[in-house]
Amino acid sequence: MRVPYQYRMYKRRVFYACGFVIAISLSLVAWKIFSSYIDRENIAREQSRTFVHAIEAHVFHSLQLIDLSLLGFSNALGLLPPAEQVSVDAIKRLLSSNGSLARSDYWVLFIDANGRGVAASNDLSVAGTDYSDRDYFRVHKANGAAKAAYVGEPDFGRVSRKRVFFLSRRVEDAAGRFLGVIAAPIEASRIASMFRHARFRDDVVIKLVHENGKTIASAPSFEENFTKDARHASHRGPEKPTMSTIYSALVSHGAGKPASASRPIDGLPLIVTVEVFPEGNYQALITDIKAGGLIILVVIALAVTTAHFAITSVDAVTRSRAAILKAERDVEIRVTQRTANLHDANRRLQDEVEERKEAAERLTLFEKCLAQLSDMVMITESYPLTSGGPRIIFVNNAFERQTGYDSDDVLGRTPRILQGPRTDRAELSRIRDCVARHEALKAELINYRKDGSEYWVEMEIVPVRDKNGECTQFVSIQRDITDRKSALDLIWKQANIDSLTGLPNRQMFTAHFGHQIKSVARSGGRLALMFLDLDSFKEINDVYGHDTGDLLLQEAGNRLKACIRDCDFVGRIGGDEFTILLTDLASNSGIERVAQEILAVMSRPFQLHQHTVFISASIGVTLCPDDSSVPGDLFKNADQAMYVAKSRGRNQYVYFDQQMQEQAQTKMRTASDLRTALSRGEFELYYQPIVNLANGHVEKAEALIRWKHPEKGMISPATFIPLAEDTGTIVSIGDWVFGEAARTVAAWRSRYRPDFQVSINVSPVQFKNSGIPHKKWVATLESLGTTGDGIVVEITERLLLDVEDSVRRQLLMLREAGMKMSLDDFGTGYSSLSYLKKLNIDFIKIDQSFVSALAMDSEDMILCEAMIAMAHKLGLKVVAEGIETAAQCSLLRTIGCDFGQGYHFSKPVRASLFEELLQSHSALMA
Ligand SMILES: Nc1nc2c(ncn2[C@@H]2O[C@@H]3COP(=O)(O)O[C@H]4[C@@H](O)[C@H](n5cnc6c(=O)[nH]c(N)nc65)O[C@@H]4COP(=O)(O)O[C@H]3[C@H]2O)c(=O)[nH]1
Repeated sequence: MRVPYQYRMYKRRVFYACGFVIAISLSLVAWKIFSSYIDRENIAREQSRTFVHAIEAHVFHSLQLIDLSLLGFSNALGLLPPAEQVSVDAIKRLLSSNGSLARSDYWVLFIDANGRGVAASNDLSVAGTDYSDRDYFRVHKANGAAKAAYVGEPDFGRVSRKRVFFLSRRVEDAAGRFLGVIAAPIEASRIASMFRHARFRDDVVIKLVHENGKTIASAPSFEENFTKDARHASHRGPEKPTMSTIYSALVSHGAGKPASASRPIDGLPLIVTVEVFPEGNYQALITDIKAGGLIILVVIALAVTTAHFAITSVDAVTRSRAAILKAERDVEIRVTQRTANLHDANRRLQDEVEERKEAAERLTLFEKCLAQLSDMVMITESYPLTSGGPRIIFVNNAFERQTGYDSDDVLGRTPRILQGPRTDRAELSRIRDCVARHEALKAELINYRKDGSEYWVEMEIVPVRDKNGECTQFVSIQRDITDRKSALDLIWKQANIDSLTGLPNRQMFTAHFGHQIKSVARSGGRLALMFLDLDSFKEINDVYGHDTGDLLLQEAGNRLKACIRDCDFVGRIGGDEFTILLTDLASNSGIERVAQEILAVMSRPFQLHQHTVFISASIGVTLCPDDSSVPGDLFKNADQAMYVAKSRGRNQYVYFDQQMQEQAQTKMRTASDLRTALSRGEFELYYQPIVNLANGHVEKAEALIRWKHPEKGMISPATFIPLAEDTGTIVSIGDWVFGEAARTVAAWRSRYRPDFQVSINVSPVQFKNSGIPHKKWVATLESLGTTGDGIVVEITERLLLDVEDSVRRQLLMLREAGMKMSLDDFGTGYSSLSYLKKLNIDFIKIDQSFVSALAMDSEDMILCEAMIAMAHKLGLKVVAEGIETAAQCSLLRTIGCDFGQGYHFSKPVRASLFEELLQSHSALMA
């Protein structure tokens, strides 16, 4: 509310008047306090003036009496006859004569012209005492003209030792000559005592001061003040009281300044001072100030009350007026607002009509859109949340198309009709919770069509709220994501599942294995990892084809799954290798039971297409944490154990042990040494004679490599050739062997037999990758000036099993270069006779396992005979290996074996030794 100008002016005037009254009151009170203080000061000053007069008169009178006495003595002494004037006795008598002393409260002494004491009026012995330094003596001696009395400075008496001051007179003879000084030592204490008694109040100070300033007598504090300089106080004139003296009096809490008065004593160098402290002036001042303060407070209170009353009464009037004005204005505003509201309401009404029209149009449009939408739309009520959930009140065309339900089928029913056995219960429960809280949500679920088929749906459920925020319906927009799910499923499967067997692949198995190891580390359990390799799988694959091989793997996988519990895990990690993870193990017996069962099921016949196939499995087992807790190490352990199982004859399981690891490490070190062995010249070719059994001539030799390890000594090729194959060093070794053998055969051909042949072992690995360096070998032969037929290439049946076009091509190229082919270890594998023909094999070498137990009519004899007959039929020559006895040799010769090789003839020997053999030309036939 705005305050009117007049009212503001009025208020200001009231404030001024109030301030004026208070200021006047303050001035009056201050003036009154000041004048009272001055009055009291004046009274005190007057008192001091009156009093000093009285005291001065009293002191003067007392001294005047003594002076009269002194004057008498002075005159008397001057009149003494000259002889007596120097007589001590005469003077003593004069001074002590009763008539001469009017009073007895002082005594006199005579000092001669030289300042020496002559005699005293009492018993004191002053004769000879030196007074020449006393001021009064010097004054009288010097001032012959002035014969007045003189008062000397106060001091302690030379003889009496009392506080005294001297009233004295000059003594002259009749001729005016200075005879000495008559002095009366007056005890100052007597004067002080008189002052003490004369004081009418305790705060009155009376002093008798010598003109040189020294205090003679004072009351109070006589003894302290005696001879002290009193000039400052005694000569200070009375001060006129001012405000500052009042202030001083206040701040000094009453000490104040006294009213002082002083008077010189007529004719004597003495001053009397009286100081009177204004009686109770300080207390009176305080009382005045308190009274004044009270008066001022009362005045202020009255002024403020009056002003307040004056203002509030006017305020009330002003407020009433303002309220009336405001009320008038409010009425005016309300009228204006009402009018505006009416206008607004009218406009809103029009807007609403418009909006409703638009909304109706929009609704029609929405309905059309919803119906046409490719996404399924389902609208339900918002309740009840129990007994099957809210009822469906709307579904669109897409919903009908996708689910196969007509709207009549679903309206009034609950969305539960869409759920089925594979619908995720946890997800449903989450949906129910969100719906209960009236929250929007997204979910993915498997739903079921009317015909029972399932489909994946991605849905978004949104609550619809009325204008009060209450949830009235739920709109569910759903999209069929079956294809997307299937694609994701496929990707997941491709990444994690072996497509052939449906078992977890290496990646998934490894991940699961890692989790299990961690879980065991936490819970303290135990795991067993099994590595399983199907024995002879490669052969079956090659013999029966890949389709059959695949079928075998699938069936093997199924059999493995059947052997393990739900908590165990089986995977295929590649080729014919399977891994089995056994968890929750109480003891090793569980592992053994599973391993034995696996071996048993694997050795049962497999019916693959029209073939019945028999295989076995080799299993390596390692334990976690017993052997290790590092996944990589455990895989390696199981792998090593599996190889041991294989080397021990297959179809068995072997636990990993530390020794295997050491062997593996030794193997690794050997493999590493192998890489440098060639460059260090650690290899040497030994030669074993191959003898023509018909004539006993050494017509051929087999080159057999030897490795002279600098630390381990001679290492057998049976040990390091597989290693060289694994590491690939066999390629360069094989190359070196060829070069050495070619040089040797070239030399021996030229020296001993032009048809001499040297067989070299060629590993299947040499045929892999870039293959045999055919051109290089041919070039070597050419450089040696020899033909290819001096070299017989020994291949194993293993190579034939692996036979691929590239291998066949390489073999043909070697043949084209003139080299001969020999099939080693014949009879031990799956050699197919058709290959012998196709690859133009020249020799077969009957494996020594047939020869070692050779006896007349034995099975081996029959087999050997059959092999020889078959080879001869195919136009091939036969070499029998491992002939150790003459009997074996004889039997083989009997059945038509062409060539023989074995310790019976000679062990493999150095080239130099072999040469000696050739030189001797001796027949080696027994
Ligand atoms: N018990 C017995 N053994 C006899 C008798 N006569 C010969 N032997 C041995 O039988 C093996 C014959 O060679 P292999 O079957 O080709 O078997 C060879 C061959 O497969 C491989 N090998 C040797 N040298 C080479 C080579 O230069 N390259 C390749 N790739 N492999 C080689 O190493 C294998 C073993 O060679 P070695 O230890 O030299 O063993 C030789 C030889 O010393 C006998 O009467 N009784």
